[in-house]
Amino acid sequence: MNYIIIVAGGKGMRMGSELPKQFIPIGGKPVLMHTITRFHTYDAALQIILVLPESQQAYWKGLCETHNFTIPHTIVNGGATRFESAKNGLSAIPDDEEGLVGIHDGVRPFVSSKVIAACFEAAHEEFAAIPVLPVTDSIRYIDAHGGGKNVQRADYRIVQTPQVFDISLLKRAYSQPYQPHFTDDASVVEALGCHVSMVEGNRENIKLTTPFDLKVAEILLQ
Ligand SMILES: Nc1ccn([C@@H]2O[C@H](COP(=O)(O)OP(=O)(O)OP(=O)(O)O)[C@@H](O)[C@H]2O)c(=O)n1
Ligand SMILES: C[C@](O)(CO)[C@H](O)COP(=O)(O)O
Repeated sequence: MNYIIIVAGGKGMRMGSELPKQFIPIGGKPVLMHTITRFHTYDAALQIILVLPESQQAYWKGLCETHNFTIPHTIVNGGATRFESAKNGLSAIPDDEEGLVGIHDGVRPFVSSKVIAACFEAAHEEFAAIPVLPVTDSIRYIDAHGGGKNVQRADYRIVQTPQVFDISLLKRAYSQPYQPHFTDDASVVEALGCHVSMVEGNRENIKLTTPFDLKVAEILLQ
């Protein structure tokens, strides 16, 4: 069986909104409903696990009733870090389960079906796959003294989600102790020494991080 874990356990400090950013309405509907719908539209058989802080779960259930949102999903408690939230989501999958599991940021509501499909297909072949984009601006390395130096942007990629893995591989990866450089799931899997394959992401698949991103989101929905 295949799963998608949607992590929405963060604090949204950079958004600075009283309403947690995953609940902010865009196009009249909470961000999280757009995100979940993308995966259900891709494959209605995909098992959806939603990671939310315990304190927000009653509010979310109320929103689902208000919006008549009926896509089936299992709710799991969030953790103090994204690593912990992802690990909690994984614990909802039986240890002997075979198949693939994706981890997706709840606040990336514009991932395309094409990218979801490409990630699952590549992970089926290579055990681990993530969507990436080329860098379009110039990039500078900043040294310890604040000095800057141009680096070759062709050497870098911007990383998105969903990041999709063989279930037993990801469970093994998440049994490692947390390290501060674990900024995504690929970094956790690479710490095992495993290769992570890359597929092309979609440019609209932005992470709603600051109030500016909400303005972009409304435009993308037009
Ligand atoms: N303890 C955490 C931290 C983050 N996330 C999730 O990871 C995704 C990417 O994180 P980000 O956008 O940085 O969210 P926040 O950590 O909430 O934002 P900030 O750093 O501004 O507080 C989000 O869907 C967020 O809810 C999570 O599930 N649990
Ligand atoms: C997982 C991620 O969205 C990939 O780009 C990103 O690493 C999340 O980082 P954040 O520190 O939670 O913003």
